[in-house]
Amino acid sequence: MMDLKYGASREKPREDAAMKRFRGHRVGQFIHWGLYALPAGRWEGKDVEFAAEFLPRVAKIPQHRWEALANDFTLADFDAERWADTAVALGARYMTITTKHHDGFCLWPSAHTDFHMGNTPSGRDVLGELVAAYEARGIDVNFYYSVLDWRHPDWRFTLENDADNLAFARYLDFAMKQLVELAERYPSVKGFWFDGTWDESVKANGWWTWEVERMLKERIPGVVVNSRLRADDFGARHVDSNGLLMGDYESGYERRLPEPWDRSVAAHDWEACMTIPQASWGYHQGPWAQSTLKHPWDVVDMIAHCTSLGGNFLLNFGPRGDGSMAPAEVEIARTVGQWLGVNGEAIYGCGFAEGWEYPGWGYFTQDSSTGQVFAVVTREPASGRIRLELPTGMELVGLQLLGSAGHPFNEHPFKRLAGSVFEVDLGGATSAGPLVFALETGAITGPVAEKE
Ligand SMILES: C[C@@H]1N[C@@H](c2nc3ccccc3[nH]2)[C@H](O)[C@@H]1O
Repeated sequence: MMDLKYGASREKPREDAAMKRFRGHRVGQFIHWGLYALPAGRWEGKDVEFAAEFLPRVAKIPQHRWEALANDFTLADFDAERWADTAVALGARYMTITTKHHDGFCLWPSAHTDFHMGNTPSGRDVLGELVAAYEARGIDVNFYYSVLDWRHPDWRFTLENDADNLAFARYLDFAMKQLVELAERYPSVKGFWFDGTWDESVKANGWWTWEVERMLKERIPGVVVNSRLRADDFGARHVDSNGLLMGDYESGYERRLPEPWDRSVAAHDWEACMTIPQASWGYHQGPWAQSTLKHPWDVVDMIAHCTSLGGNFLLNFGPRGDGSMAPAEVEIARTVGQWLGVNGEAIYGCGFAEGWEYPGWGYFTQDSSTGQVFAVVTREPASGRIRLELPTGMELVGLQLLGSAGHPFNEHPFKRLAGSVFEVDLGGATSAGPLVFALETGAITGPVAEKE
């Protein structure tokens, strides 16, 4: 093991109450909102693909024209209560909001820049309103902060000379001041989600990333920080040069989940973040985005996939320029939330089911407190029958379709194929969306007929 000054601060996952709470949430609402929601992927009458929050870069918009958008950021239809209601409808237990994205615009009245909410027509403290509304509903708030800042004069992608080093040192000082400001203004925040840390300039300053994590945890005990912030003494990111995870959970899964399903992922805490359109985080009004919205059952599959490997799933919403949520995204939230309302006991507080193999037709999840195992069937076989392979030595005693107490299905016969392998005919099981069964199991106590 190398002796690292700025490496991982622990070898094992955190087991304190704040981390257990974050781990048990399983479902979060990501929100990307800023000036980019105004053009919404369209500039000078042309749709620009792959460019909602990336529009100023892709469309090469002059800085002064981008900054002028602040004058149109009136928040005419922004209502933090309505946003929080969407999180409740989704069944989200936490929310992560972009306090400052790559363009440098701040959703709070920062004392360290002029590019913030205070210099917009309404002057409203968006972060303050959101923290109040979400916490009133018992939903934890986390802050996304982009270290990458396209606007700040001292930002550098690389450090070529002393002048660059001096400038970037000024930038890191500015960013640290903003992070102290966020921690002081909003001390109830439960986590920080860092982004924009892949450039050489940041990787050469692992000490700063270590200092940021230390400062936040000193000011907000229990606060949760993602691995994406961190670089070590040698510029290694997420995982230090000794192979240990930095930060409190792995956050490299951006618009992707662990594929193929791999039990090794369950060794540490992690989170996947996902867009509802194919690739747009900020609201994009064009057909490129709006014709690619995910189906609610795809979202349910992703939630169960993450839970089955001990990870959280952070589903992104891109509110429109006036502050209203996009109706199509709200509808998806409602449908997923209704499914969670019936089947959430297989997700919330659940994780990897030790000893259960990946079944192919969905996922096994296990309640971390009770040990109850669930089967989440997201890809029903054409035969209508699923093969249930239990850990060796166990047998299936019964199964209960969630949300259907007393339903005839629950007396449904199933058959042993061999040893700990059973087959369940799903016929007669009805549910809105993927089926979930609570499995009643026991140890095989006597000889069993081996049929296959
Ligand atoms: C969570 C996501 N991370 C940002 C991002 N910036 C990128 C720059 C290069 C490649 C991928 C990126 N993703 C996206 O804008 C979104 O905020």
